[in-house]
Amino acid sequence: MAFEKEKHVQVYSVMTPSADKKLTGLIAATFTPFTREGEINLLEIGPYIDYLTEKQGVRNIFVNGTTGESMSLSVAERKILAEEWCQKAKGKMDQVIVHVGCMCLKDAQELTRHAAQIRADAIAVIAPSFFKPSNADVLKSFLQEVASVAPTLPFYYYHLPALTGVNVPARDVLDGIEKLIPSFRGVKFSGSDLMDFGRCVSYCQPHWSVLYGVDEQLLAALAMGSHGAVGSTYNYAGCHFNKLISAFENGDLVQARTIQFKVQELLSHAMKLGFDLGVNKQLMNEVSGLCLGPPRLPVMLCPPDRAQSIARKYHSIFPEC
Ligand SMILES: CC(=O)N[C@@H]([C@@H](O)[C@H](O)[C@H](O)CO)[C@@H](O)CC(=O)C(=O)O
Repeated sequence: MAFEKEKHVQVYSVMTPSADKKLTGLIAATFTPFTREGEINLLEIGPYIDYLTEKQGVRNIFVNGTTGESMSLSVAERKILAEEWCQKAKGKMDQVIVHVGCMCLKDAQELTRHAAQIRADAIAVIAPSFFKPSNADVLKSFLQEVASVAPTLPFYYYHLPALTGVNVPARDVLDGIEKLIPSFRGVKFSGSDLMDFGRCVSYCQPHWSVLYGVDEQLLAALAMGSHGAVGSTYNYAGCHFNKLISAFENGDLVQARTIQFKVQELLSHAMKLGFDLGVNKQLMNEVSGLCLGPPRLPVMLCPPDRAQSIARKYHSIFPEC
């Protein structure tokens, strides 16, 4: 058994540039910068990365995910964006994870090959959600086919049942997954079923990461053993979540809860006003001062007064940072 483990680590360490880096800590699920006319705006990516590292203390990004409106982007746009994120992140970010999930297997494979070419640190794949996999085995076959075109690129399964409508427990996806995908490195778990989450953590292999994706209840996931967190609010509240994680690690649950409750207060205020991706993006514009532009239809542009009200709430709850 020990030998098997050692052999595995050895293979792993020669596979990719970042192979020995276990993914931990905060990972910002980035918004996609658009111009006012709705075209992708590469010029904002460099300043965005500087903002995350310098102002939020965030050193990992998850690009072209849900927050990045990947499903509303063309394959060509996703490639250009992924390349720019990887290039501008060099020397500044620890890891760039490129989401390559698509409705079409061939598109997902094309994006996977491209992610390997541009030396992304890892890829993530969400379940297709128009024609849905009917069970865990079908889902795993889909993931395997995607991973097979870049067999040494670290691979994460992206679990988001509320949006995909694919209600296969993430734990069932993990069963036997490394036999199908030797580059498998973990799960980005964006669901609220903490029992399923806990079962993923307890089954987790030493070189995997189980990452939580519901920012408003991160503390519960940390208690359950989460290795890190991927989310949208780490774009503008990463500095506070970093304090939450430190407090948790130092055993200061009172402080960790205080911060988590403040985030919950902010998000419940936002939810009362109608919190969607358009609002979230505009809130990021307001808080960061970056110009990430509008979202793309069908996500609607947020009325400025709504985002400003949420930004005021943000500053009243978090007067510092
Ligand atoms: C459904 C959704 O967008 N969830 C967000 C959360 O960060 C979410 O915005 C946050 O918890 C506020 O509800 C992330 O899990 C999504 C994400 O990581 C991504 O953009 O791929």
